[in-house]
Amino acid sequence: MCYLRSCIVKAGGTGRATQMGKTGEETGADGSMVSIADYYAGKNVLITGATGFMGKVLVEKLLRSCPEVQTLYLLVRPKAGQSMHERVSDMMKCKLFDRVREDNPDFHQKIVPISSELTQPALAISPEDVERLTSCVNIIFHCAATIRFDEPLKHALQLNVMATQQLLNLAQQMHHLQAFIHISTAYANCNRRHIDEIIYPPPVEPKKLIDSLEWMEDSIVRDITPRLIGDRPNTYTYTKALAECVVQRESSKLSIGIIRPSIVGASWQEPFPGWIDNFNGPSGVFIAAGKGILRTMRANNDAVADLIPVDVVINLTLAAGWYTAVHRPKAALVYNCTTGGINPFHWGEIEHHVMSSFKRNPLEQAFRRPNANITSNYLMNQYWILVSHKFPALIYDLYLRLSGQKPQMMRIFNRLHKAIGLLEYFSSQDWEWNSENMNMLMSHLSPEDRKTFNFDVRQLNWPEYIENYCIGTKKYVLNEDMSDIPAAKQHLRKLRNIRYTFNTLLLVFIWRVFIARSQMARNIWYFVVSLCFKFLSYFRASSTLTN
Ligand SMILES: CCCCC/C=C\C/C=C\CCCCCCCC(=O)SCCNC(=O)CCNC(=O)[C@H](O)C(C)(C)COP(=O)(O)OP(=O)(O)OC[C@H]1O[C@@H](n2cnc3c(N)ncnc32)[C@H](O)[C@@H]1OP(=O)(O)O
Ligand SMILES: NC(=O)C1=CN([C@@H]2O[C@H](COP(=O)(O)OP(=O)(O)OC[C@H]3O[C@@H](n4cnc5c(N)ncnc54)[C@H](OP(=O)(O)O)[C@@H]3O)[C@@H](O)[C@H]2O)C=CC1
Repeated sequence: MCYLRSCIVKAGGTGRATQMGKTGEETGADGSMVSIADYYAGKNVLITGATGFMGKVLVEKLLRSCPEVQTLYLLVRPKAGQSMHERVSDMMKCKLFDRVREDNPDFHQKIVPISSELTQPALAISPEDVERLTSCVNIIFHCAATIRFDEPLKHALQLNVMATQQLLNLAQQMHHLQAFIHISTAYANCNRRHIDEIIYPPPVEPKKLIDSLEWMEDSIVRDITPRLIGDRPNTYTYTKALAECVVQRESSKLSIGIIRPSIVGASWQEPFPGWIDNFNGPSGVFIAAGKGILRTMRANNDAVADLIPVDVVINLTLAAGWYTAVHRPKAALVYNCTTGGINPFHWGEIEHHVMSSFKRNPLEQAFRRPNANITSNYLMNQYWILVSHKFPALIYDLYLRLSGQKPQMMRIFNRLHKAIGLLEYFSSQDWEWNSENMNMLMSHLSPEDRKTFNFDVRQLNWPEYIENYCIGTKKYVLNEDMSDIPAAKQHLRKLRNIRYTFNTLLLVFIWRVFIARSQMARNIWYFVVSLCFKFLSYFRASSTLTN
């Protein structure tokens, strides 16, 4: 088998003119530090979560910018009636891989899917696959996780903590492992305002929690979850904090790097601007606003919107993998991967740019003209939910019922309210992250690597990024065609006319009701009308005189 052969030939080596330095540093033949691409040349890389948003971008970037990488082993499970092979083959057909495909049409030969269900004992990897992996893997990127905010605690614990522990156990059996890179989140410690690049004491001893939840009924776990997560907003951030602690405990045995991205958004530059494939985080909010469904949301205009483009996170991740393997730091290094402290942008500015971008590049079949506003005032938000969400939904559902269709708008709004209710915690306050390790890493890169693996967010132009992000949601999440923009604009004009007509009719109706009931209203009405006539006749007289 070609992978087995490649494992034997390349295990532990780089396949290039590199050698291990005295301190474990990999150096070129001339003694200089190897570049990132040279480091990955000939390496066998294990990736979890490769079918996810960030995993895909990681696989793509490795194949494109480190073309001599040996093999990428992807731990994948079958899902939704598709085998793991079908899933990986579908993934490689996606537009994200167009540039790699152009450079190397045979790139799929470097990808080896390994069947694995991370919530199962020993990750459900077959003994043969364990043998294969332990004999040749050089570096691990652990991206898999459940990122749902409403995940039941037991499942979040199983996947985010226990699977991480099992992967670390597997890593320790690997004969040629040089680095273990764990993807965490900048919000793992969101119960703090200032977050350093350290691992904070866990909210609870992970093993004790795992042992005690094991025998508990799901309903009991559900009842005690709020008490357990304490001042964290959800099971996701709670279990990611526990996972960091589990990872740190292995740092005497493995060389470890922990990446903490904030809110990961569409790509900034690579492989092309605006690539995004899901509704997570702000993407779903942008789409709902672009479709004219979302009109109001609780967020603080002046709070920093700590968005970070996915390609920046992946470039930093690959650079951290290189640094960890080459320098073998004694303790796990944490990289807060954020923008707020370096190039801040605020939710109020995001709102403005998202709205104007969707006006220039409207989404198809919008429900209403895009016009969303954010407010930090709870009552104001509730008022707008009633007036701009629930009332129009009621009217539209009534229209659907009358025309013999199934009402659906109220159901959509209920789901939207659940989703934004879970996100508001993150958009209503701001945090301060220390990003010294990100700067330190940048200073270690050669000028060439700084360009190829760019994670310098000082260069990020936010308005341009948000424009590409919104276009990305249209093209890659909703699969809409840019050539349909004139029709979408026409649809918005139609919606505007409907709104004007509706507002005028409503005004006339209210006024008629009012006039019929009040002498004072009638007097005001006659006064206003006579004033208008006087103004008109004055205007006509003065224009006749001038001519
Ligand atoms: C224009 C004004 C803009 C101003 C911007 C203001 C604020 C920005 C908003 C948010 C910023 C905060 C982001 C915080 C991120 C924190 C950083 C992290 O650590 S990242 C991890 C991020 N994780 C998530 O984002 C996951 C959140 N999602 C969930 O937990 C769940 O999906 C859910 C929201 C609870 C919904 O669960 P449910 O079971 O009801 O549904 P499904 O997940 O099965 O999805 C059903 C359906 O809906 C689509 N979907 C999912 N999420 C959204 C969404 N946010 N908006 C719209 N639609 C969404 C999903 O794709 C499914 O579609 P389909 O049925 O077609 O497959
Ligand atoms: N997205 C974001 O904004 C942020 C993400 N992060 C972190 O980045 C990492 C990647 O996130 P992202 O790519 O957005 O997440 P996705 O939800 O897009 O991807 C999750 C990945 O994990 C895999 N996975 C989930 N459950 C299992 C399982 N039981 N067995 C095997 N594989 C499984 C999924 O596989 P499958 O396709 O089979 O479901 C998928 O490949 C996570 O660790 C997350 O915590 C951190 C900060 C922000």
